[in-house]
Amino acid sequence: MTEIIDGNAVASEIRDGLTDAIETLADAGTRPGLATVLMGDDPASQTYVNMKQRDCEEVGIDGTHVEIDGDAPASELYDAIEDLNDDPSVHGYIVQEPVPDHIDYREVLRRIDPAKDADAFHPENVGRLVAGQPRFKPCTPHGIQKLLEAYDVETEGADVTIIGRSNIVGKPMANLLMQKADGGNATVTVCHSRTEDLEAKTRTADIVIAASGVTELVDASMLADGAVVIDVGISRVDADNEKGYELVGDVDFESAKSKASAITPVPGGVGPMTRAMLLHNTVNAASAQQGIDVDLP
Ligand SMILES: NC(=O)C1=CN([C@@H]2O[C@H](COP(=O)(O)OP(=O)(O)OC[C@H]3O[C@@H](n4cnc5c(N)ncnc54)[C@H](OP(=O)(O)O)[C@@H]3O)[C@@H](O)[C@H]2O)C=CC1
Ligand SMILES: Nc1nc(=O)c2c([nH]1)NC[C@@H]1CN(c3ccc(C(=O)N[C@@H](CCC(=O)O)C(=O)O)cc3)C=[N+]21
Repeated sequence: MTEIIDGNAVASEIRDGLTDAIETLADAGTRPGLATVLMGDDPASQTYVNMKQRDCEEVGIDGTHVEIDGDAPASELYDAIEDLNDDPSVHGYIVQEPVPDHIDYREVLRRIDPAKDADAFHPENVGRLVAGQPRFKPCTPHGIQKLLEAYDVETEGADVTIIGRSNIVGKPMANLLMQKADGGNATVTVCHSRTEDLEAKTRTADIVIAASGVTELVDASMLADGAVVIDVGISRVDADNEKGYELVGDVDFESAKSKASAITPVPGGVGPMTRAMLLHNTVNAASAQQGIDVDLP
């Protein structure tokens, strides 16, 4: 039997685990605050940001949202970042990707106060992660670690193939899995668009993590029997339904399911975990900034 990994359920457990910590902070006079910054009007980003704000409400985090016109100069975004850095009621925030073409995202990240960097994308936090001393873990890879743990998938000694080397998913995922730490100790192969023989790299893997943005790139023919398959990809594909689109992952689910021992669906797999770990980082940031110890899930 192939196990369907339920990201909504594990994310809900994480949110439950956070409410205790949030209460402890509230008792000490601090309500954790998360801000989302969105520049431009990318429809998928709008959806994610709305969902993140709803999550905040559910667990008792103070959510605020900053919207900046897509045509505004970079200075407007920089000013908003400075305000958030200076605002003691905001403990964590993120600047949603993608930003408009005239904005240099790397410069944006450098301006974020590393102590409030809920995505863990600031160079200082990236460096700390690589050095094995993370302050925050990036949300998507951290969420995947939690999913593997929840389903008793052993990473120690496992051969893991990651498809994708982006700064937000592939690279930090590789780093977490190779660390000499719980949830790590794996042997990691990172593939990308120049990889010569992708199938040869996936077919020998105990765990395949697909984060390419190429719809249904991975099918059963590329998998070992009993592989664990984690589908990070989320693409909107035109569809004849109410929304006008459906979400499609990087994995051909029905095909891969025939070989996999466990597999994440899209939606309902990695996506909800990304959002849960953003709340986690926000509570962690609030706790550090206020000097109040809390137990985190
Ligand atoms: N579920 C969630 O929470 C999240 C989902 N996502 C989704 O995950 C996907 C990836 O996102 P992101 O990392 O930001 O994307 P990027 O576009 O930044 O990176 C994609 C990576 O995949 C590689 N790639 C592209 N095509 C192929 C191919 N045919 N074979 C092998 N490798 C390939 C690229 O290689 P190269 O470097 O050579 O260009 C690149 O490294 C997207 O669908 C995105 O929407 C993203 C973040 C969170
Ligand atoms: N600075 C920054 N940080 C990010 O973490 C970040 C980003 N930019 N840009 C875009 C990607 C993508 N991402 C997702 C988050 C949640 C879902 C999610 O909740 N998905 C649900 C459904 C979503 C829906 O219904 O549309 C699911 O898969 O079940 C998906 C994708 C975060 N990202």
